[in-house]
Amino acid sequence: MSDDEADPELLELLRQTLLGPPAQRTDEVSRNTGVLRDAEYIYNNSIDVSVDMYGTKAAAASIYASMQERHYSTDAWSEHELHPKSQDGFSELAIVNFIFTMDLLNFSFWSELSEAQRYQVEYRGKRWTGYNSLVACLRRALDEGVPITTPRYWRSEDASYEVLRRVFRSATDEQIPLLDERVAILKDVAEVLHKSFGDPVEDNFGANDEQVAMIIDGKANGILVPEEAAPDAVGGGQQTVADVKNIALPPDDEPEQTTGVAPDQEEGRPSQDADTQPSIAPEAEPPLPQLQPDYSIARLIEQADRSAGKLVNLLAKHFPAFCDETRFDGKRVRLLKRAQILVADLWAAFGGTGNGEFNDINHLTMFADYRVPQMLRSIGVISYSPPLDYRISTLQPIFSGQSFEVQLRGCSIWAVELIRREILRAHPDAQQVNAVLIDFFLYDLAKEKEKVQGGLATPHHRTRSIWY
Ligand SMILES: Nc1nc2c(c(CN[C@H]3C=C[C@H](O)[C@@H]3O)cn2[C@@H]2O[C@H](COP(=O)(O)O)[C@@H](O)[C@H]2O)c(=O)[nH]1
Repeated sequence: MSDDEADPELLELLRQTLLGPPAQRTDEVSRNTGVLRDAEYIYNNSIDVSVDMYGTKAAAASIYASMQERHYSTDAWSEHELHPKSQDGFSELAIVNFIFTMDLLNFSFWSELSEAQRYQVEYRGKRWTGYNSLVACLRRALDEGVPITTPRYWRSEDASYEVLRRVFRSATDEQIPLLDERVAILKDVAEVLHKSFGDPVEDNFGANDEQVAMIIDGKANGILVPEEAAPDAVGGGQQTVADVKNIALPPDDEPEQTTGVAPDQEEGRPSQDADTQPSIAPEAEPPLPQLQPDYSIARLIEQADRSAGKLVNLLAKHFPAFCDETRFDGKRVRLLKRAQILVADLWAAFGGTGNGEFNDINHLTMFADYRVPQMLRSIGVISYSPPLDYRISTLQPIFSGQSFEVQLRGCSIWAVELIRREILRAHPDAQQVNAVLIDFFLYDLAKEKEKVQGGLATPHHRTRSIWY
């Protein structure tokens, strides 16, 4: 060993001193989600859902041919009219925070009402339904000056139930399903992001540089009151510059102005509504400081060391709202639908670079929702037992965690894996075809069929759930 090479034994001793002996490094998060293993277990033990081998082979051939014909790729993600993109003025941080917010709430949009009566969102002169209604709500809120994609905002008193209800307001009499659950999820997740991934300096709601310097140097008398002194103040226990300087915040019933923040400014986008900043008479207090960018989600992504599997496991570990697991035949099984689609959306939005760069993206599986299983059934890939077929075709509810539901979700994940394997068997050079791309393709195909023929041959299963 040459003089300038580090002594491996010394390195190991240093590592053990800093991190503890290997056995104690239990906080290491695995890169393996276990979802595909559990999907195969569910498939091998299912009696109400089966995967048809001929249907799978035929589907693989037609999906691959169609993908080739359309040059289908992750570019489709940014071609979606409402998905945030840099050309719309979104910074990379703004896109990261938007995708996290979107996939945190990306569940349960189905309705028993007609197209005209179901929950729908008015935005940019159009009516948006389903998943698109959620994206429209977030875009509309940002346009209206509500920083709905900033976790620090979710914790603040500005984000009252009334303000959030308005964010998700409907253009029809039907409101968004599970609104209370969505509000609770935002509040709970914001606390975890603040405690585990937040930064006290960022969380001072935008003091100026000299005040930030005082905070860092610990001379912040009156700028940031320690938690114990103001347990219930805005910002979860720390008073902000606004509180200390008693700058009156407009009452809650004017949600658009309460933060005095142009949402785009909070995340570095050029302000589109600078003229809506509250006008302050010269003798009055200066306007509310701009909400500091919120890097808590970016820090969470950084911890995953560019591993998709690790990021999915981090999401499930830190946030109950992402921990999509259940029991089947006495065994705990992981499906992790929204955690996986969040990582997939980051990968697609950034084209596999920056915050979307993952060295194991192919580890992700299909996202077990209610739309893609319906599509798989309609193209003959999966089929149902008579009791399950009757339940679905008569639009009866199937409950979260019920065996029918777990079989539908697990077998759909496994079916997409078999389609992926068949495509690679027939086209060994098609390395870019992974479960994510097949899933996105099947979802988009389902939406196209819905537009053209008013829906798919068989209905989707009715489970009202925060998991998908
Ligand atoms: N498996 C899977 N499930 C997906 C999506 C998407 C949208 N992904 C975008 C990203 C790339 C694609 O190109 C899409 O533009 C939403 N969903 C789920 O569907 C349900 C909503 O259905 P509907 O009510 O009909 O809109 C709900 O559970 C929602 O979570 C997907 O891609 N895969």
